[in-house]
Amino acid sequence: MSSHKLPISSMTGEAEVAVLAVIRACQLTKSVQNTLTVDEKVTKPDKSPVTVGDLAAQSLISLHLLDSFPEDKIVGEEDTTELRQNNGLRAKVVDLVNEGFGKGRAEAGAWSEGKTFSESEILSAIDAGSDVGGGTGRLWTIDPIDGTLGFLRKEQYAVCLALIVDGQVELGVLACPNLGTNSVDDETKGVLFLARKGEGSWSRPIESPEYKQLSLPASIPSSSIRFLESVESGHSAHGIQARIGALLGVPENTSLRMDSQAKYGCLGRGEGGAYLRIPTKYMGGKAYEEKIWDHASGSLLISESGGICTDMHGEPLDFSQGRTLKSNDGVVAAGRDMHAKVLEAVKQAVAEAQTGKL
Ligand SMILES: Nc1ncnc2c1ncn2[C@@H]1O[C@H](COP(=O)(O)OS(=O)(=O)O)[C@@H](OP(=O)(O)O)[C@H]1O
Ligand SMILES: [Mg+2]
Ligand SMILES: [Mg+2]
Ligand SMILES: [Mg+2]
Repeated sequence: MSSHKLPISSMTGEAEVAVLAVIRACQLTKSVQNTLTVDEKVTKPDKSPVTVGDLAAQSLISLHLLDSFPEDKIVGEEDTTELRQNNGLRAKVVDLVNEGFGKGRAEAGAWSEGKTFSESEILSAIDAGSDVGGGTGRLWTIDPIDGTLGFLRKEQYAVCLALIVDGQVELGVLACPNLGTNSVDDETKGVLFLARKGEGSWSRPIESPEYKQLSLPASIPSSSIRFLESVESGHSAHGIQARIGALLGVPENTSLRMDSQAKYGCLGRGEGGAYLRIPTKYMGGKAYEEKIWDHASGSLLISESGGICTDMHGEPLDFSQGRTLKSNDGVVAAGRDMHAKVLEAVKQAVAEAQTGKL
């Protein structure tokens, strides 16, 4: 495959495959989102939803990786437990994956265009993502639909793929079919973000390979901050985050709430000023370990845009611990100077919550 359109100088082969796979998965998931009803979801054992879109997109992306990098490990969010016992769901997934290979024509040398895969190849590709992860060797992590709840609401979601080598995120791709191409309010939708460790970060329209370098201001005035936070109140502690805003002098009720790693994309291109993910356990909720596929691409995007992305205590996110970020607690991301100020406010707001002052 030719790599002349990519803005990076190393790992171009990996980036080319990753971008093509993610673009095809965006086209697949978009066509599913246009027709899917809220009832067409399956509830996983952890009570979270999964759809034909998540399963087909994971298979499609994995098939690209298995062909190009057969030695690499894959950590994907989804598995085939439900698919193997649900004939209707399985048939839909097989059709969607094969249709997906007719897509992505705008990309140079689209691999396997028009090829069809058998049911067993499609299922095995999903299960290839069951690796336990860890800190040695090359590992791809896939979130085929990040923000499935947003996807079902016809709102924001992201298709995410990252390459982790010896525990360090080296390459991150993150595409948001429903996000404004240049800004949240842009009427033209569909943006792909790409980050390469040590080289920088870029965005481009999903539909055309025109890359634009990103940069995140070191700091912005408090009056202009709009926190990037989850839509779901069960995913981050909105009450504590509001207090952090008050401590920093951020105007009330201005948060940009959106599902998925689209939040990191917005921050990386200079919108919002800070991403907050304070665990709900600080407000009496259940403990939760963040998953590596929910943060790998986004955290690299922030650091390569000139910002800082750590956990809520200022510790680096540690992607070498397996399928989860088990040694971390929450996430805080912001511009280079802003980050320390946000961490201070986090400390104070969490202390207040823990002593019942909130
Ligand atoms: N309890 C809890 N706490 C924190 N995070 C959780 C929790 N449960 C789920 N998840 C993960 O959140 C992912 C999407 O979350 P976001 O916060 O980005 O979006 S939103 O909450 O849907 O608005 C979501 O990703 P997807 O499953 O890919 O949608 C989950 O991995
Ligand atoms: Mg996710
Ligand atoms: Mg997901
Ligand atoms: Mg999920």
